[in-house]
Amino acid sequence: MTIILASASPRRYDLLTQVGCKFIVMPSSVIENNEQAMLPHELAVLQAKEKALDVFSKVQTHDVVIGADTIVVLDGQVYGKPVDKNDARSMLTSLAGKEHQVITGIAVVTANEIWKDFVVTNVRIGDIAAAEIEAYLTTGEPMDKAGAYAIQGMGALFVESINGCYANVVGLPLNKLSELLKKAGVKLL
Ligand SMILES: Cc1cn([C@H]2C[C@H](O)[C@@H](COP(=O)(O)OP(=O)(O)OP(=O)(O)O)O2)c(=O)[nH]c1=O
Repeated sequence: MTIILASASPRRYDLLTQVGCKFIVMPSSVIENNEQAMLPHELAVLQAKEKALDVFSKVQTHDVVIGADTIVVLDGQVYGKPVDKNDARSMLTSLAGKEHQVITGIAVVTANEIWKDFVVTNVRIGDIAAAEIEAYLTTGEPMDKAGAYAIQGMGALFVESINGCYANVVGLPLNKLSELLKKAGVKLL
């Protein structure tokens, strides 16, 4: 049995490595679509499941595949990764001075079953000056991050407070993942 992380995200790789998991990486070829008409948490779970199932179809049946999808939700509106700098600027401008939710859906797929769940973390972003947004955009950091910021990077300068799982914001809720892995018969400790 091999544990496979169905993700191209270096953050997810780092988080899973942090907890001593021995795994390999196989990114999925799923194209995300955050415009689908469903509740934000359902969307995150669906996309996590699609990523995990896509990779599961290419591996051995006794393997265990982990998929995840992180979205930012502000007043019911879903923000994925920005498509360009303008999109990133508009996301950061909207997030400033408000609280939003970061939702990560996760799915653990085995031959017998699909375990799936999601975690919500509340994040409050403080006021951000327009010049700070411009400076942050030039770092390039926002471009591959849901909501156009990275709490684990310079984006931390904007985060006033968080309520909930930190790893969830970075892209992989480790406590919830451990719960699902245990159900799938995988113990990390
Ligand atoms: C909010 C936030 C998101 N992110 C990242 C985590 C995810 O990599 C990314 C959200 O995009 P995802 O679509 O969830 O993942 P991905 O495209 O990077 O990788 P894959 O689909 O192959 O698994 O945003 C941070 O790194 N820090 C943050 O503070």
